[in-house]
Amino acid sequence: MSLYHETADILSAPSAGGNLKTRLFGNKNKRLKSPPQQIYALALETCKWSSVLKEVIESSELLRHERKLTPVLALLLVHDFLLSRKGIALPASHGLRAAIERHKARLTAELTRARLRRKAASVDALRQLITVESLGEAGLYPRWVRVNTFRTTLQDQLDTTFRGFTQVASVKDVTSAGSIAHQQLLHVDEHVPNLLALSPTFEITKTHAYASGAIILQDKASCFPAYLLDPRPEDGDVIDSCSAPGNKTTHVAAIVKSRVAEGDECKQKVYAFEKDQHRSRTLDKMVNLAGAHEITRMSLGRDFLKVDPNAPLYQHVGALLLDPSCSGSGIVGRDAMPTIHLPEEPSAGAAAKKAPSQRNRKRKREDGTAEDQGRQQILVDDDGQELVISSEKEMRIRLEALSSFQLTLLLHAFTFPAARKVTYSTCSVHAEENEQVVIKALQSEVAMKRGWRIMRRDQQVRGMREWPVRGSIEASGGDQEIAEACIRSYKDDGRGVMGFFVAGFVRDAGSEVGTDGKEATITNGHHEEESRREGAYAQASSTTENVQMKNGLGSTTRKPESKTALGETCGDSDDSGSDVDGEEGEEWGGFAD
Ligand SMILES: C[S@@+](CC[C@H](N)C(=O)[O-])C[C@H]1O[C@@H](n2cnc3c(N)ncnc32)[C@H](O)[C@@H]1O
Repeated sequence: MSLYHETADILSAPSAGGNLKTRLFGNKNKRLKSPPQQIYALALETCKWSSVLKEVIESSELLRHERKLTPVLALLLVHDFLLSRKGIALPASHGLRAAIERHKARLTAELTRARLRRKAASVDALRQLITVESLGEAGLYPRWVRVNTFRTTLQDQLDTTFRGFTQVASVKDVTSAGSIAHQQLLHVDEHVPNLLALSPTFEITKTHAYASGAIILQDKASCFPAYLLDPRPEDGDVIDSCSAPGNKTTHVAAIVKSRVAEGDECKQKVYAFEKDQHRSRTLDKMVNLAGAHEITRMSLGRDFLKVDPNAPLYQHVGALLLDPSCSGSGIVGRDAMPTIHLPEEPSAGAAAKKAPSQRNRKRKREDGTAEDQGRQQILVDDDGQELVISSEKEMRIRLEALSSFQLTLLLHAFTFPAARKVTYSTCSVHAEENEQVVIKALQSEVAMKRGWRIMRRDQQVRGMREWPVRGSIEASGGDQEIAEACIRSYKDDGRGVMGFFVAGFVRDAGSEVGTDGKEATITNGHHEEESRREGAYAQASSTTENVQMKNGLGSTTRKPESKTALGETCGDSDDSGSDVDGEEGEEWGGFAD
């Protein structure tokens, strides 16, 4: 009994209760008797099917015959009765189960009618139609997949995992209405190497390539930072300062590795920091599954701000990637609260008996324009949980706090003595977290002293130079060069990507003075010191409290797992589709950022 009542409670929470994950996993105090995964799957699938189930319930007059059922409870039970392989998860003698099963003939007949009205030849065909319909906003976005060159090649994947796909000329073709229900389409991205846009309905989490880490779900925009950083052998070691879940860490490591001639040893290292212990576990799993552990040194649970830039271990770090926590305002709503279509109650008299809040709720969810929602803005935290902001003032305070933290991180990155390149990115659309952080960083004392400049558009890698959406001139204080240098994307402009921002910073060798007064340099021979640095690394590890350092090279017994828990999101909210993939603790999913 708890499963259906608990799921009904979750679905009936007020609109400010956040998305399904927040409602279910966010409230740690709430004691649930049923497994949260089961509630999540039932709620999601029922919402997905609710437009059909509403018709079935109304036409069969179930609520008129069974007065004890509420509209939500009826949806959940009828869903399991008609569509779940195991049927209703209650004993045969249970009252709720009996209340549905005594209408078996009528319910089944009404499902057939609903299917025929949609011109679906079978329940499977209906299922496909429903999947497309339920994607909502997410249907406008392809499934972005990065081919992980640690494990495979683009051509290999085109020849195997995507053999049955039809290649199309643009992202718009991939998501165009009508085609997505019937065919699997694919577009090879023209800006970022090894990136594919796939039909939004494709169940990528069921592929072997996904389970084995050969392909990674990652939004196109989330691939910009590592690609823009463009780490080359002469850049020395690389730092990813804010790493979990690890999409950009594994991407930057793949680029580093791709520049090593076959048979040669990769001498560069990628140092990955992640402050949060829980998210560190995800990072660890993702790095291993992606096969990036050989060149990635993870500092799990370690605050990047506490890293000493002058430590011998980091003296050859020439490139840093900074992708700090942000407001998440650019994230595409795959994770939004799904729409639920509630059946009408049988008569006005009966409806009046029900709590008015339930009727209001229906109106709110179906048109999505509830008055209170109009005033609220939702921010998404690093764990994909929603934070409801209800006033302009609250929003301003939140953005100020975020941008000050982001600037602090960026200025810390500027202090690494051998650093020549830094990328700064957010999945936010707010200028406060983007161009304004860039401007403040360029005007900072450390930038002036060390000669940091913006990486101009004409200095960027081809795909980023050619990407047409650039920063705001107004937010860049009227400086056209800075605005041009900044790379943006907007989630609703038809390009099929999330809202994102990235800017690069560069400086020349010889333009900086180290804190010790000496100039730091990177030479191609710097890795001769490798063993000395490994010693320093181990020492740093053992002296740092509450810090767990991992050296993938030493983990000879570690094998990629076919499935790892990756419930966290970080901008890449891509993998939380309505097919219950990517749900908490289920699968590894490169939350496309
Ligand atoms: C936007 S997410 C990073 C997403 C990641 N780059 C990816 O693409 O998969 C920000 C991450 O930074 C971590 N973080 C925040 N402050 C940090 C700090 N001072 N040091 C290290 N990690 C930090 C957060 O815990 C969070 O996991």
